[in-house]
Amino acid sequence: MSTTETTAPPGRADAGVPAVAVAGLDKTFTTSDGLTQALEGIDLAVAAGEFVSLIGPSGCGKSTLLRIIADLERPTSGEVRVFGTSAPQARLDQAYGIAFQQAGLLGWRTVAANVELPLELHGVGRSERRTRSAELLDLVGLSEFAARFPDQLSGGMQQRVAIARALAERPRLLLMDEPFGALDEMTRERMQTELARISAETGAAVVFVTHSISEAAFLSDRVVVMSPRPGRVTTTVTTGLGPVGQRTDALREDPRFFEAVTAIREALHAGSAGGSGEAT
Ligand SMILES: Nc1ncnc2c1ncn2[C@@H]1O[C@H](COP(=O)(O)OP(=O)(O)OP(=O)(O)O)[C@@H](O)[C@H]1O
Repeated sequence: MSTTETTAPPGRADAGVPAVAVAGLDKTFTTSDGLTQALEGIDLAVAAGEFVSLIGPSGCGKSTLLRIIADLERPTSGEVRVFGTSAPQARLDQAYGIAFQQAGLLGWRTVAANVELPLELHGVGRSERRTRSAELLDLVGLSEFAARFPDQLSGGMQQRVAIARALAERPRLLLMDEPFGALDEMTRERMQTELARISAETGAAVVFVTHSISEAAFLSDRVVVMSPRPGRVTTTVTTGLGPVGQRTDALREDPRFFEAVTAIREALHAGSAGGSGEAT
């Protein structure tokens, strides 16, 4: 059964150091038009191995929060820890892999060479790279396509390559910003099922930005609902749908899934009431 809380709970007590710990985070952008406060007072803890989605109205700061965790933006104030280290240190340690809406593959490199790129950049030898890319392409079901080029693959297959590349260095954390946003609904559902399996197999924690209520419900242990800008955490919905590895297509017909979808939808509407952002 899904439950809602009005504040983000701490990481599971037995899980040790959280994958992500954000405390009192604010972000204000300075532009030629003045100041834009994107995030206000964000507290968020993601346990090791936990799957957490961020959902909220357009412009509420979901991507900004993800980019701050990834050290691609600096917070204005507040603290971010990734497995107990600072965000810049976690970036140096390659503690996380990233996947965005656009797969961002290099068109002149084969699928295998794209997956191997992070390993190559970090000096991993050729035979180890080959072994690892073969393992990863097997994991994402693309072994037969290792020698193809990205433009010979469908959008869903390209995203699978991007996920394989993000996993190349065995990160314990995956940061994903609408990775399936550009895919058709059928492909998107297939990719969600694949990602549930992959995240269970790798044991990586995932922070996942999405606009889709059903996607958030299907994949997540917890869904963090944000208010219109400046983004604050208004509610956290615990989906209560069991281990992510057991989320198969049958779950989409399960009353517990509909309950989680309803809980997220209600939290989004409650959080957006009176706000200025568009409803998601
Ligand atoms: N580099 C930047 N400079 C100035 N303002 C920015 C910058 N990046 C984001 N913003 C502003 O911060 C706010 C939050 O943007 P962000 O992209 O994080 O929202 P989002 O919730 O991910 O939106 P969407 O759901 O539409 O992708 C927006 O008002 C945006 O215009």
